[in-house]
Amino acid sequence: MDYKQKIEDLLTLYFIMGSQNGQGNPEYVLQQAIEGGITLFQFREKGEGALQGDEKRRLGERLKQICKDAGVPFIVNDDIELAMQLDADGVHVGQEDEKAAVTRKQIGNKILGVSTHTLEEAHQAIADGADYLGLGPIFPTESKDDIRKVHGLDLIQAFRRHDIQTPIVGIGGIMSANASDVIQAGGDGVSVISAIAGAEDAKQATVQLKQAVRKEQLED
Ligand SMILES: C=C1C=NC(C(F)(F)F)=NC1=N
Ligand SMILES: [Mg+2]
Repeated sequence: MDYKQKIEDLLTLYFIMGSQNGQGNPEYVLQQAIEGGITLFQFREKGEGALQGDEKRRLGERLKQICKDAGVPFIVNDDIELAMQLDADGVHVGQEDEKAAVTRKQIGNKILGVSTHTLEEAHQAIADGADYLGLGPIFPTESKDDIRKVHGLDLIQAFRRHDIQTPIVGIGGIMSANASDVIQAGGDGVSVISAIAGAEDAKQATVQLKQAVRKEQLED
């Protein structure tokens, strides 16, 4: 899939969800998030009670179709084989996953996102061909079970001060009230799980998040 939009534009409001996030039906929540204006979606089926095998693939197929119908690129977390089966638009990998350089070879020119927590991880990811870096957790988060030191906004600033130009998206505890801080610190966008998947009204939550990010981007 060729992109009319640049990666940093796609990162503006990056929704991440799996069957274990939020109480709603994942397909309905994704549809609401798309109507609310998300710019990128990641299927992250992980943790307690996550779907496996055929069930996971079937949910992935349904969510990908919803994204395709709306022209929102579809990213798969960790599971490269599933990403290739679904012909996803890209993958996101962490430091504990396969080496990003190996993943880059497997996926060709699909989007490659890498989670990074230090400058050397960032430089390695860029050398390995990452299209964007996921930085976090920015704020205390309820979605990630392993409590990693909260890196905060200073890490985004440090990356930019060390002249890292690669698109950066913040993750971890981001909501409407603090989303602009991420952009102000030098992030290209924000990624959220609970702020949308756990909201009473996912569409309204998305609209508010989008407004918060766009307002700050215009001020930069
Ligand atoms: C652990 C993760 C960290 N960052 C990101 C993203 F926001 F996409 F960069 N996704 C993940 N699954
Ligand atoms: Mg991972």
